[in-house]
Amino acid sequence: MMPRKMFVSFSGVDGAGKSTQIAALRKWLEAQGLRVSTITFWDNIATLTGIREGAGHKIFKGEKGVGSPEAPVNRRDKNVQSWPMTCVRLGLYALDAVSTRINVKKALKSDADFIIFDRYIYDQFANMKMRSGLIRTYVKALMKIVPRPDVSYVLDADPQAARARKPEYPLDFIYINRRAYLDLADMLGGVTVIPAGPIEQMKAEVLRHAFRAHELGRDARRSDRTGHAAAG
Ligand SMILES: Cc1cn([C@H]2C[C@H](O)[C@@H](COP(=O)(O)OP(=O)(O)O)O2)c(=O)[nH]c1=O
Repeated sequence: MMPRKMFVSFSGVDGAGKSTQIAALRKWLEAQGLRVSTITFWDNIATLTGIREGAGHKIFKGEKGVGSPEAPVNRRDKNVQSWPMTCVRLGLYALDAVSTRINVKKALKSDADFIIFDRYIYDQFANMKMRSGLIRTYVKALMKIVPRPDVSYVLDADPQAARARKPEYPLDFIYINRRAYLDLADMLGGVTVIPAGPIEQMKAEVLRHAFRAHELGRDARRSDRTGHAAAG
């Protein structure tokens, strides 16, 4: 059977376990003989990242880098949720949506069989107040141009545990951020929320969904072919 090209995305609050799950999925796929490519959203798809990081640092006096339990940092970027900042985001995320579309198409033309996105446009949207009607309308509009991954994973996490692993943002922001991911998943549908749990349990869930999506894709191809045969 020819492997079908698939792409999945991993989203969730910092410290939810994205890197851990991506590494595990990658290892498993490679053991099946698949060529896997990982694309980091912030480094490869988000637009104007240099300016965006600089603004978080200069305007909001935030610290840079990833915190560790021994050396927490106090970042001020996505946790700034003022209305002026939201307006800037509305513009930037529209550019990110276009960039996502272009980069997904490019990735699907590469020689990889399976593409894993480390974060996706969902992680940008989750920085906004998903309860606002205006924001919801905006997000739905942008999703019309953003390709939907075969599986869009949202790794759920207990905010306290996640913050203990990666102390970069205040705990209240992580609560709001987690809620926004779940609201987004509800609103968009077709998002796979992996409940917080032990790493091994989450790995099993991640694999199960990837496998299921692969099977569904194969069935779709099969009926596609049957359709063509009937027409020809
Ligand atoms: C999810 C999780 C992570 N970790 C560790 C692994 C990493 O060193 C660190 C952060 O996890 P990581 O996978 O890097 O999270 P993310 O990519 O979503 O920010 O915490 C645990 O010890 N237990 C867990 O349940």
